[in-house]
Order: sequence, then C-alpha cells, then structure tokens
Amino acid sequence: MTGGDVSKATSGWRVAVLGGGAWGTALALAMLRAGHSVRLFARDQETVEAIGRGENPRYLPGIALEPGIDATSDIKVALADADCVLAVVPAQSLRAMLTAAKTHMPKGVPLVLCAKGIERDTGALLSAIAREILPKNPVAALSGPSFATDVARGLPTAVVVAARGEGLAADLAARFSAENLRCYSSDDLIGVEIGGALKNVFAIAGGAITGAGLGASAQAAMVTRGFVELRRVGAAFGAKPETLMGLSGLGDLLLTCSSAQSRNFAYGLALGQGKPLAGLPLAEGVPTAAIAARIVTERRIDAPIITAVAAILDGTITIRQAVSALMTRPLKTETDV
Ligand SMILES: NC(=O)C1=CN([C@@H]2O[C@H](COP(=O)(O)OP(=O)(O)OC[C@H]3O[C@@H](n4cnc5c(N)ncnc54)[C@H](O)[C@@H]3O)[C@@H](O)[C@H]2O)C=CC1
Ligand SMILES: O=C(CO)COP(=O)(O)O
Repeated sequence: MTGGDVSKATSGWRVAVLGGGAWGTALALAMLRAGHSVRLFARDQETVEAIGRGENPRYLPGIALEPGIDATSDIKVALADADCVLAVVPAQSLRAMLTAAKTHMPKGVPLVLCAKGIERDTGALLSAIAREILPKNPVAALSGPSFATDVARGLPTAVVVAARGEGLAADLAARFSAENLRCYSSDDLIGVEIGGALKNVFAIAGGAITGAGLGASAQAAMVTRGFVELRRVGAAFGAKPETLMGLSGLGDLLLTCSSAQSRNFAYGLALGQGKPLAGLPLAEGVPTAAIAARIVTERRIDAPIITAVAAILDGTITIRQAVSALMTRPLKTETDV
C-alpha cells in the first residue's frame, strides 16, 4: 500500500518509527491512537526494554506509555512490511540512520521526516538527504508546534504534514490525525522544512535574551525580526510565504521562543545565564545556526539574528556585543522584507 491510496485512509497501517527518543516515542503513541500498529526502532537495548515496560525514563521521564508499541533494536525487524516509515532521529544523525535503513526499507512506502534541522556539513535540507539515500521512497515532513511531552500526554496539538504532492500530504494527514492530533496538509515541503529548522535558532536567541535579563520587549522584537529573517530565507529557497506564517513557521517560532520546555530555549537560557552547556539535552539549533549563517552569507540574505546566534555559539562575540551590533544597524523601513 502506498501513501497515495486515499481510499484506505481509515484502515490501520503498519508504521515503523525510527528513533527511540522523546519525539519518536511520542509519535509512536500518536500513531497507535490514530489506529495504526507501531514498531519502534531504538538503537539502545535499554530503551527497547524500558518501552516494553511502558516507559522511556531517559527521554520521556514520568510519562506512562500506553501498551502497544513494539520496540526493537533491530532496524530490519522494525522496517519489515512497514506501510510507512517515520524518521525521528536528530537532523545531524539522519544520514547515518537512513544509510543503515537503506537495505531494509520497503520499496515505495512514504518516508516521513520528523526532525528539524539542516545538515551542518553540507547545508542539505533533510528531504534532500532522504532523496539522495532512498530515491524510491516518497518523502514527506511532519512539523509544527508540538512538544513531545504534550503529544505523549495526549494534549491537543496541531501539526502540518507536507509533501511535494498534495495527494500524499493529505493522505498522510488523514491517516495520522486523531482526536488530539490535528494534522493539516501542505504541498510546500521546503517551506515546512525551513520553518522547523530555523525556529530552533531563534529559540536559542529567545532563551539567551531571557537568560541575560534583556526584557520582554527585546524578546518580542527578536521574535518579530526573526520571523522577517525566516521569510527572507524561505523566499530564497522558494517557500510559500503562507507556509512560513503557518504552524511549522510562525506557530513553532512562537512556541519555542516563549517556553523553557523547549530544549533550544533552555540552551539559550543557560547561555544567557552563563551556566555550563555541557550535558544539556539535544538543541538542534546549535548545528543549524552554524550552517544557516553560512547559507545566508553565501546567498547574501540579510539575516543578522541568525548570524549573531551562530557567532555567539562559536564564541566569536558575546551576547551583549551581539545586542549592541543589532541595535546600531542602519535604520530602515520596517516593511523592507
Ligand atoms: N522532543 C520534541 O518535543 C520534538 C522534537 N522534534 C525533533 O525530532 C528530532 C528528534 O528529537 P528527539 O526525539 O526529541 O531527540 P532525543 O534526544 O530525545 O532522542 C534522539 C534519539 O535519536 C537516537 N539516535 C541518534 N542518532 C541515531 C542514529 N544514528 N541511529 C539511530 N538512532 C539515533 C538517540 O539514541 C535517541 O533515541 C529532532 O530533530 C527534534 O528537533 C520535533 C518536534 C518535537
Ligand atoms: O520542536 C519542538 C516543538 O515544536 C521541540 O523544540 P525543542 O527541540 O527546542 O525542545
């Protein structure tokens, strides 16, 4: 069965979830609730056994998992007979994980990318990596404002599922939706990917502003001007402006720039407070900031916040120096997007 088969939109699929972290586990639960059977691949046996007991204490502490996730550390077993595959490892690990999956990947089934980032070494969007390694599998992306803990707890959440073909996107959105997970569809795959990747960079900035005590006004200014940068980068990649104003762009920007529940915000918070950064949970915005800064420089896109976050992270400038540089840029018309 392939993702384009709308007539079977209500029948259960065999969904393979690749990744046993917070988001992989939450999405596995969401797929169960949407009526699918789920096999989850986690590379470490400890996580596999914990999920078997109905918990994932390392990545989703304190959350009881409903029964039904069939966890395995064997990627071949996870992928066997799958109707659809969700890739839920960090962006910088996607290439290695898809390479490991390649020989066992069922032909023609949709691959749904659920990570948010840009490959640091190459500047590749995740869909480009997927097409390079698995050219025979149609590619989609699932993104939007959705904390794993909220989704795992079954709190109401809205996301967007994007694919180049609206038919595939709509089919996946229908199949993944359930009472507390509302999936919109989009044919703007690139726009959805750009929004999800770059919001993490601004979330680090948001945390740093809060951590450094720069005030709520500065925070609102950063989010607003960050959104302008997001639109500029999106335009350069051919994204639709409406996509960037949607759940995967503005929606996720607002969520993660305003909540310490966001690991990227929490990373920025620690940075702003001068606290140690080693050992903090995954912050996808760190590698993405570095490559995004390179991309905007090479493409001559005016994106001073992205550039400043990258420079702060690599230690070239301090937060105070970055703020001073941003505040003293030449004055301009606000609507000059
Ligand atoms: N946690 C959240 O609230 C959300 C996360 N995301 C995105 O999902 C992606 C994954 O995030 P999380 O699951 O939260 O991270 P996490 O840090 O909780 O878990 C990452 C998982 O990936 C596994 N992994 C890493 N490299 C691997 C490889 N090469 N092969 C197999 N497994 C590998 C790790 O063992 C771990 O189980 C990120 O891009 C994140 O931005 C998206 C929406 C919500
Ligand atoms: O992308 C997310 C929510 O939409 C999760 O954000 P963090 O990775 O910053 O926790």
